[in-house]
Amino acid sequence: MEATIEARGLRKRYGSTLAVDDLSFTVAAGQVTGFVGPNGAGKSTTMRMILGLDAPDGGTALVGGRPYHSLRTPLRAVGALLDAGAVHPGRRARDHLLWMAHSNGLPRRRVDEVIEQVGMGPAARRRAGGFSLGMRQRLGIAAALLGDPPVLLFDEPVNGLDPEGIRWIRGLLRSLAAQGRAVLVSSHLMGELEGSADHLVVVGRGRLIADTSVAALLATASGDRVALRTTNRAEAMAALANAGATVAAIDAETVTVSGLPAQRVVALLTERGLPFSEVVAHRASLEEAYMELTRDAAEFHTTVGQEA
Ligand SMILES: Nc1ncnc2c1ncn2[C@@H]1O[C@H](COP(=O)(O)OP(=O)(O)OP(=O)(O)O)[C@@H](O)[C@H]1O
Repeated sequence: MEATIEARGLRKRYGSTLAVDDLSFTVAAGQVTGFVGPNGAGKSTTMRMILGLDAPDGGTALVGGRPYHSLRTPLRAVGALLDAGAVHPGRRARDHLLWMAHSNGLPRRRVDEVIEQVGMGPAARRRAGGFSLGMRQRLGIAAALLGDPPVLLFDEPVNGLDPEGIRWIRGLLRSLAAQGRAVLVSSHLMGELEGSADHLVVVGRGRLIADTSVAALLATASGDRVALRTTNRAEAMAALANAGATVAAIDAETVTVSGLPAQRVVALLTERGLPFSEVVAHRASLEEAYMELTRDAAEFHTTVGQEA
């Protein structure tokens, strides 16, 4: 089976709320795709439609080219972590996994393999009711991995976890993608995806805001902005402005330059014999890039909020 998820024109309405509005995107194999948007943007609803838990009012969602309901052994096609609290509290973790494996025709040995893979250890023999959030999360992930599926969905997997748990999940996501799987992971905080996502699908109010590689988004947000330190600020600013750059003085010796790459700034200053001690290309963080991307939407929300 292909390791892909395809959403085409998905739409879902709950009463007067249009939770998902004409949403199309593809999740490719071998990548971690971050699914980002503020609370209520429609991420969970979209994931539920991909997993056949909610019927779309319009559009289609395909896993490996097929609708979820047509998959004969769903756990072998797609694994998901949606709600980590969903296991019966009286049930032992390992028994829960054994039951899942049995009902999907999976060998018992997979249960011990995934218990090992998620590092549950002896806790697997305890009842799920006494589990910490981190352990519940590991159990949910073990269940998602049980059928060794090529497609994986994780809804807010790091929510509420401690730094060690967050680091573990990031490493796991990277290794699942490195094995060629398609991995979709949602978050309402862009910063959580820094260092783990290759691609981003950004949503707001149920609609697609951006579908971009992380590298392209960072390159756009970083722009050609360069910070320059020079002891001859006035002449440096004049020379760079003449070359078409937009320049702004920050302090007596620091200038920001937009519209020229760092190499051009260095070449120009060198040609004119102007002194400089530092030329640094600005690199935006994922959080900055996200703020820039969603600024218009945020302004709109603020205006609406003030009117209300
Ligand atoms: N079962 C439901 N009944 C009514 N409204 C719903 C239902 N599920 C979701 N909604 C509404 O649909 C919108 C999208 O919700 P959804 O949970 O998909 O967003 P989300 O992006 O996953 O948010 P969060 O980050 O808070 O989980 C919200 O306005 C939510 O209140």
